[in-house]
Amino acid sequence: MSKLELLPAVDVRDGQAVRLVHGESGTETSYGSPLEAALAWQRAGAEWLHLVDLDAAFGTGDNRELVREVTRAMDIKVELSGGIRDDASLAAALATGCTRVNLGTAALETPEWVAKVIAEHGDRIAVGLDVRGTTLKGRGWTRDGGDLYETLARLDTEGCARYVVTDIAKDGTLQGPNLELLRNVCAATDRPVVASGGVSSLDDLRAIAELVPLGVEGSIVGKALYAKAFTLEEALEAVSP
Ligand SMILES: O=C(O)c1ccccc1NCC(=O)[C@H](O)[C@H](O)COP(=O)(O)O
Repeated sequence: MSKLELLPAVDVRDGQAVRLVHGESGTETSYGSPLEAALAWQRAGAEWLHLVDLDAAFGTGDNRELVREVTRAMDIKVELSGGIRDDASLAAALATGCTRVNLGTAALETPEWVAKVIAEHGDRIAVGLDVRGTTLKGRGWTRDGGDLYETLARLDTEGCARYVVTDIAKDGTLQGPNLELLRNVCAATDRPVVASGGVSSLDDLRAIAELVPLGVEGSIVGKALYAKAFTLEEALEAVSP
């Protein structure tokens, strides 16, 4: 069986690595230097880093220089997320040398542009499907953006390479992933799915790893690592086949 990829998360707000609850601005817990956090995950054996510019996502500025510094310091693959919505922000993100970017709001608000950049950049573009129930959320997860399955069908037709699926109700809560949502999305698309939000234990990761045959390729892990529910080394061991 293929192994589940793990993507430890570094979410950046105002220059600090933070975790939010339900992705809500104002719920930050700070964990210090984003570069130190990213280097720690790399030293622990991560093959991927999930790096989010929360200020860019919320429209409260950006951490573009810092994100570039962190990405350039990594020897591992980097997925960049947060506020990538137009040619300038996409060019800046891709120029960091990241492996791929994650588009969220743009996929809801400017679908023609997203179809164009998918055609241009192929699997360097993933789309984040961030949902409450089956309603997609954009603009830092604050604004309704349509139906999950209608949007998924459209993006499939446009050739989207992969989806990062977050149940916002679970994100940053340590309440476990929404396995039913992941199963439903996998049933609706033949593209790989990266799970995000809610991982709390090694058993959660093992449960997500059971969905690899259905199309789940990876899992983002944030809060659980910062809260020391387990180490990244333990997590990597738990999901190795
Ligand atoms: O990714 C975004 O663009 C984003 C926008 C607004 C709020 C949060 C956002 N991302 C959060 C993440 O990607 C988390 O790092 C990830 O879901 C980890 O969740 P958890 O394991 O529950 O801490």
